[in-house]
Amino acid sequence: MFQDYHSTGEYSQRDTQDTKEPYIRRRLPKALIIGFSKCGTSALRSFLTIHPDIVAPGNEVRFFTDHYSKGLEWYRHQMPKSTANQITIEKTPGYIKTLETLDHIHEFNPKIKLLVIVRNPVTRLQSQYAHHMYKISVSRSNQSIVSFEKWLHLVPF
Ligand SMILES: Nc1ncnc2c1ncn2[C@@H]1O[C@H](COP(=O)(O)OS(=O)(=O)O)[C@@H](OP(=O)(O)O)[C@H]1O
Repeated sequence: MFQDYHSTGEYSQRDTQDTKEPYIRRRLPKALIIGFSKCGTSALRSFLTIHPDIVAPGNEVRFFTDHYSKGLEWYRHQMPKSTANQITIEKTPGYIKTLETLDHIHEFNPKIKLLVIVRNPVTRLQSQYAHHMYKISVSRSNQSIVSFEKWLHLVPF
């Protein structure tokens, strides 16, 4: 599906070989932070983008999960502008959740670098619970605040 795009677009010779002149444009990611959620993925993105040669969008693009049908040109337009020497990365922790999504990523670029960060599963879950309850408390949802123990039985994993 992506072969034509790659041969004419993102990974063109100009992109990879012409490093003398800065050529500023939006580029597809060469590395993805794919998970796990609540394990410090935002911090990892922030730490990596301190490096001047790494750029990333500030939001979760969710291309391989929610916007796959929009195509690679849409995905590229979500990326910040970069020079040929910079590496674009993207962080969407939900990418690690299903095999279908991982297949999409593999089809996009089988050599892409995947970054996975893990955490003690109990504290990770407590973080997810706190985030979920916070969202309920600030929204007009008719869901109510429940205890951690009750939430464990309600939440879909
Ligand atoms: N450096 C470092 N080390 C350990 N833990 C850290 C670090 N930076 C952020 N955090 C904690 O990671 C939690 C947020 O994770 P994510 O950014 O992956 O959340 S999200 O999935 O993008 O919503 C969130 O956890 P909780 O505070 O327990 O909710 C952050 O505090």
